Amino acid sequence: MADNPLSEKLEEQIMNLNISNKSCSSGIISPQATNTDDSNNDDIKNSSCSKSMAIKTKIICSDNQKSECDIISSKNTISKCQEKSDENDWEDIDDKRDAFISDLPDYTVLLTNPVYLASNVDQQKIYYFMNSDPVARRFINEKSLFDQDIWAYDKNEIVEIVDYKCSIDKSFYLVKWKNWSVGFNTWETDEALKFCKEHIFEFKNKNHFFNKHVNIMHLMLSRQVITRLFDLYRTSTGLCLQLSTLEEVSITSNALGHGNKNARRLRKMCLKTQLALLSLDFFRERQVRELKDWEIHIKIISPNCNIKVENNMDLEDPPISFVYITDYYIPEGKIIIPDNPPSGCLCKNDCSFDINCCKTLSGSVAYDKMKNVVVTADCPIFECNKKCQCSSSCINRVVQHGSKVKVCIYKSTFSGWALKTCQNIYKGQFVGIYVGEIITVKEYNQRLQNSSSSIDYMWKLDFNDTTNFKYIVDNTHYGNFTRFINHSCKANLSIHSVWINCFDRYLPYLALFANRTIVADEELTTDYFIGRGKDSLKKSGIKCKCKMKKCKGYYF
Ligand SMILES: C[S@@+](CC[C@H](N)C(=O)[O-])C[C@H]1O[C@@H](n2cnc3c(N)ncnc32)[C@H](O)[C@@H]1O
Repeated sequence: MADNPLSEKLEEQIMNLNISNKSCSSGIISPQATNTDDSNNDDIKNSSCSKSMAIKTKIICSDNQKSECDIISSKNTISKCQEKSDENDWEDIDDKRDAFISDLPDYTVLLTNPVYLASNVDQQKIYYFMNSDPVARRFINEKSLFDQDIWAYDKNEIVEIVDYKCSIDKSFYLVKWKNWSVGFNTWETDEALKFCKEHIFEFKNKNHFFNKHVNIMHLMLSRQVITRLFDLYRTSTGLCLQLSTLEEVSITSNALGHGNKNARRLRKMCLKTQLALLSLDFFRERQVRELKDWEIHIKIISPNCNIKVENNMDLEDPPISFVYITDYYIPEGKIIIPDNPPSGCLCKNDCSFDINCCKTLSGSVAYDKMKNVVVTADCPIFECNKKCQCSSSCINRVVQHGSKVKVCIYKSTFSGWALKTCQNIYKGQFVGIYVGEIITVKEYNQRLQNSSSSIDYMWKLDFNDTTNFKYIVDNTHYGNFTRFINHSCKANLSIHSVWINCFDRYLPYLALFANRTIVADEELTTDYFIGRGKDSLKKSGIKCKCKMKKCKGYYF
């Protein structure tokens, strides 16, 4: 690295950068912050034409944790006209670039957040290079190599356009994607959004057009690029990215204009891939941190559970507008959930042998000695309650002790977030209960009407009587890990109705038990519409992606 004058100069700059970075109180920014208007780029353009020798270092750490650092120094720097030179004129640019590089320590540069967030010096150097080198900047802005051969996005994938920028001669729109958190808004070209004119129209109607500048790292990652690279570098345990060093990046960059047309095209492709991988690495690191934070948050909320969080499918963050809760119902409005059982058993010890025990209330004994359920789902289960004389280890206390199974909330291939087990599960073993808000039928209809909750996340408490029920569990906004369980036409979990301290017949807990042996790593599934015939499902028509041999085709 020492032989490379570019590297040496960059090292020098990075050292400056690290020194100034120390005074920055916040090294972490929110994902939104990386999306935000990078108006300091104006400084580059403005100051690039000035002859000032001064070095200005500006560090801003605002409340929302946005941190930025500009090192602006200008001497005889590139003029704007360089950015505007003909797109295919690589040789011309190369000359200008060489001249520019020879003046490296004194040029105008803007360092944006990724440099500070980069986890190692190599990453920092490359981000620095990408941000400072006019050819690299222009190259990234081109965005043609990944975009040209395919597509345009489907308008239904988009929630809205949230920002606009014009760079060189191209327009870029910042897109909020359906099911992707705002941290993964990406900048997309006009062409890529050609079928999404309504969204652009809507945005233009709502907004004045400010010509904003974006963080250059963001431009590397259109959604299509993310998906492609993710597919290429996915392993069973995550992403394994082959990152380039600064030397490799600068060698490719230096050679851009050399050779025949095909060689130049290949090099462009190679540079674009190198830079995109680096960007992906940066965003992946940030996402993994977010997922870990959520996992820790869940651990704090329910310390007795063992829940992992994993997304090896894409860059989506933990679900937003969802609050993780423990194994309780949250009664909505005036609903009161009784917590005072009228009576309890008089059994001694663990209720194994007593015949006048709560466990016999439903006619059959629900659990075996290993505490696995042995009755079918249409049999009500009455567990021993707080008025019972038996010990807490009594065999008729299972659901009330909460879930003990190690599970993982993960991003599935076809059906969004899903739940899998990290251990083998015995037939009949308790897995968890559906928790959430308890709402009335009236509220249920209202929520459906105004789309504030989704029917797929609402469970009617209609035990053995689908016409006469009062309450619904809604886990659209509040819930535990069971909220991520997908439907399967051959589900491995059954839903049992269990009463513990509340004897209201309309308010059982919906407890999930394994209906067969389930091996570690298998997805855990329930049948959302058990008992409904194939024909009635077809009529309502939401396509099932469970991939079971006997899939009914629809699950709703
Ligand atoms: C209770 S949620 C399960 C968690 C959900 N996958 C998520 O990402 O939040 C139900 C939703 O999951 C998806 N889903 C579940 N099972 C499915 C299946 N068999 N086929 C297709 N989509 C399914 C549907 O989008 C449905 O609206």
